[in-house]
Amino acid sequence: QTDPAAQAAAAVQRVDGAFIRANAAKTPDWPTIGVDYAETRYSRLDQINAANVKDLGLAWSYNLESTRGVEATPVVVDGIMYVSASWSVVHAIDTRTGNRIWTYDPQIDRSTGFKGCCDVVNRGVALWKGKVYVGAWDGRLIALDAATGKEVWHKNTFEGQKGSLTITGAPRVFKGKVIIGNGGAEYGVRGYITAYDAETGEQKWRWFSVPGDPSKPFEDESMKRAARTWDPSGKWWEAGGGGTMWDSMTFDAELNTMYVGTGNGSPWSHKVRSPKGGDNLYLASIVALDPDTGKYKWHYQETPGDNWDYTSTQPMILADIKIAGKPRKVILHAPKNGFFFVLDRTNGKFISAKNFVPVNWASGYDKQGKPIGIAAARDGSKPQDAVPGPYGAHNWHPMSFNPQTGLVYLPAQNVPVNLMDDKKWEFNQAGPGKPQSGTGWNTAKFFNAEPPKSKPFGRLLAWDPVAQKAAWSVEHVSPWNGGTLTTAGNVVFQGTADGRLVAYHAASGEKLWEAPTGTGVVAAPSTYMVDGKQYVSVAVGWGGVYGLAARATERQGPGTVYTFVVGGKARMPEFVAQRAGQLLQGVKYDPAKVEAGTMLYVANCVFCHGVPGVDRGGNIPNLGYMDASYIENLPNFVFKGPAMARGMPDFTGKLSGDDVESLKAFIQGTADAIRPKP
Ligand SMILES: O=C(O)c1cc(C(=O)O)c2c(n1)C(=O)C(=O)c1cc(C(=O)O)[nH]c1-2
Ligand SMILES: [Ca+2]
Repeated sequence: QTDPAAQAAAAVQRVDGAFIRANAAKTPDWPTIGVDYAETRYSRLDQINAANVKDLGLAWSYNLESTRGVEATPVVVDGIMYVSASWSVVHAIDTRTGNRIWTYDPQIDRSTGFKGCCDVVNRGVALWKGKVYVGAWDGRLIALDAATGKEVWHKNTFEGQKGSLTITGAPRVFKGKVIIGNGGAEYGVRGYITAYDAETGEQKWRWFSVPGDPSKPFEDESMKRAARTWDPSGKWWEAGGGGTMWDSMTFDAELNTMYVGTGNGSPWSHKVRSPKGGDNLYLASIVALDPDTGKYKWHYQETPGDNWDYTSTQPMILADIKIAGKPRKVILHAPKNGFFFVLDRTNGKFISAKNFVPVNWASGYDKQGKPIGIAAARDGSKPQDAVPGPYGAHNWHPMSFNPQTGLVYLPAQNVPVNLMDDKKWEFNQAGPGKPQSGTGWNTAKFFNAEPPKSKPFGRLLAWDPVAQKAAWSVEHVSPWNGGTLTTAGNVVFQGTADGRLVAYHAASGEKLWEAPTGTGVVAAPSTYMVDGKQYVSVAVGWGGVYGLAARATERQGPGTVYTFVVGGKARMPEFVAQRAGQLLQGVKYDPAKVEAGTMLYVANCVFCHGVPGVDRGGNIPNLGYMDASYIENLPNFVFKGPAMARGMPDFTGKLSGDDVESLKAFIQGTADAIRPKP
């Protein structure tokens, strides 16, 4: 009998750079959120494989006691798991039993939820030499004792900076320094990341991603060069500029280089931010830095003159692959802008880019790696769809790379959004009690000025980065699905918005297994060995920006960690069966109308009612959970219906009777598609 707390301490004590690099060879543990410094999310374990994954069953579930979004990948060393939930709460769990070792709640003031754009989420923790690091919503970088969960030190990473800053991302530890950025580019802030000594918390360096006030000395050469790509008449330094680094960081020890993805412009609108144009460095870029000093090495800008919240903070992967017969050290990246990038990570040179979803802002990239822009996409004089929209063709949901298949497993999507210029936008709007619109687009028109015309979808793409095309893909019922994990057992795991964890064959995409999770999954799973057995764990809790926009109130996304093992026999928590039993059942419909119904639903219904069967909770009913009689009577609700008294619009003259039949088909069809199979 070992004491789990003592075991936790001993396990994490061993985690340093040598440990993380050694682990990457066989991956028995999952010591960093992306499993290795390259963040491949590829496990070399194959005890669970394409042949036996169908026999996975629940080993245990663990209640995270949260109702908001859960985005963290569990990290595990020697069978001890560390995972964060909403409001930056950290849990240490003994994976042998599923029992709690400790929890740490940084006591975030719940009234500050509005400060971030995208839900009070946290993408995970970092481990290093006996400590667990979490970036808290309120800006504290906190070092915890791995054995007890007691605070060892904390630093206020927001000190000296202005604006509505929040931390949602996971810290990374490279060479004994903990590195953390933050969010806020929807609210007029200046992006930066800071490195602290992992042992003491002493600040080591800070790198800004956009220049400050040009009348003051620039922090370094990189800022001086960047300032030349901004038009001072836009006074970007007063509006903030943006470029927040709220998620992805990787490290190549051999090249002694770290890479960080930078965020969108603040405000979003390029012509408001920089009226005479300019690329606006280093927005929407991959930037290479010296991890010892924070000194800029090179950058590649994926979206020059960002205009649509096209962050490049999406998770990147470092891979060694053969292109045209030659081994290359590359970065694989699929940012919000809809193009899949392959870059040379030794020097930042562009290798290739190809759109992985439909896009309407650029027709491609030239040989130098410059986008061939489509001018109409920058015309904001009338409402038009941004494709991809600001939710991104791919958001923070991690992708994975399997060197056996050579494929990247990428959660792709389209969330249609219609935008136009905001004529009233002013950079000096911000002030106490006056939150600034950081978009510069007319947000009143954001959702419903004109119904968006682009098609919504959620899709698992198996992308070949050499051929730059999909090898296979799987359509989901909704956008906003979970991150992926891939293994040497030839399996890809992904959770879905409609509340399942699914396993696919890595080479063919054939579905091999699924389990209901009772709430939408947005995070990525991890896998590890304990006492000779391989486990797969995923932290679930519907949320993030899509969950937030579609449903404005506290939703039922019971935060839970599920752990699966071959032959597992534990019982699912009660709410899983409850949810399945409440799904809409029995409405007769014409399957040929589902497609038309999808478009009508997105244009007219989704931003109040959510995706049927997906995001339950809130004040407005999710139509995928109604009694069948309501949906059968849909025309009576849509045309001068009783809910008009509660604020529902009247669709008379806007929708036809046939349209309502299509809506019924979509609603019941979606509920049927996601009902857990016995
Ligand atoms: O510009 C920013 O600073 C910033 C921060 C964040 C964040 O910290 O979560 C998101 C975004 N932008 C963003 O554009 C976005 O789509 C997004 C989604 C999510 C999420 O957790 O679901 N966060 C963020
Ligand atoms: Ca953003």
